[in-house]
Amino acid sequence: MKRYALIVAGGSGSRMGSALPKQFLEVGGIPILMRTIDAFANMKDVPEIILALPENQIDFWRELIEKHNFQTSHTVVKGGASRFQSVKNGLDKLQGGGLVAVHDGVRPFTPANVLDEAYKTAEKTGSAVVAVELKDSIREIDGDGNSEAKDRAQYRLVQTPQVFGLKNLKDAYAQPEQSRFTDDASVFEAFGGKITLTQGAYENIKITTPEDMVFAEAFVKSL
Ligand SMILES: Nc1ccn([C@@H]2O[C@H](COP(=O)(O)OP(=O)(O)OP(=O)(O)O)[C@@H](O)[C@H]2O)c(=O)n1
Ligand SMILES: C[C@](O)(CO)[C@H](O)COP(=O)(O)O
Repeated sequence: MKRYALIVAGGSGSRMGSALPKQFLEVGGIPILMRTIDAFANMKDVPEIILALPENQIDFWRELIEKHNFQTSHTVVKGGASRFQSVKNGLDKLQGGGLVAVHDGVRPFTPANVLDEAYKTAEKTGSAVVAVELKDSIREIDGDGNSEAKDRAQYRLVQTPQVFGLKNLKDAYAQPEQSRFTDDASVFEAFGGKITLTQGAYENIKITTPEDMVFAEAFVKSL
């Protein structure tokens, strides 16, 4: 079955607060976004890669490609005002059937076996959403400052990639955007789709705040 990887890097990185958008920050001398793209390009069954970037960053991305002699084939599309809009813009460029993995451009360390398992599961069940068990305890809070312990065994931390049948995901993304859509699974589910979870990895972090860069550098050094 035809495989696509839609990598979304259209965000502003406000929580990172760096002058350079976080997807372009280097870890071990290589921009995060190149690491993310190459995680898919290094798979045995290489997907067709589509990258959503803010329009005003596309020329800079081309300069980085030259500077780093980055050879991995991919198609660039314009990002949108929200993650939902960036995914939608990417999906609009894709036609026909197959599977599409939507992945955050700032998750550069997704292991190959996690990617492979996600595509294989989605081929069987129609969806695969990568997730990990919680390591910490959790509490539910209410608006009055009260909190209550919850059973962490009943929760998962959701990562990307999130893989779906292309036609079904395009249909799901045709619905109006809602503020509760934090990922593709929530969009798919709101459209009536059933979610299958697959095993993620603790190193599959989303680089979001400055301390994530410290982990990222240390992780790369450990390889
Ligand atoms: N308009 C947007 C917003 C987010 N994303 C992407 O969605 C992923 C997860 O988002 P997040 O980590 O929140 O990135 P930012 O939105 O850039 O960060 P922040 O929320 O701190 O501004 C990132 O790869 C980001 O580039 C996107 O493609 N288009
Ligand atoms: C898609 C995601 O990475 C799954 O964990 C997450 O929901 C993105 O959230 P953000 O608010 O855009 O950081």
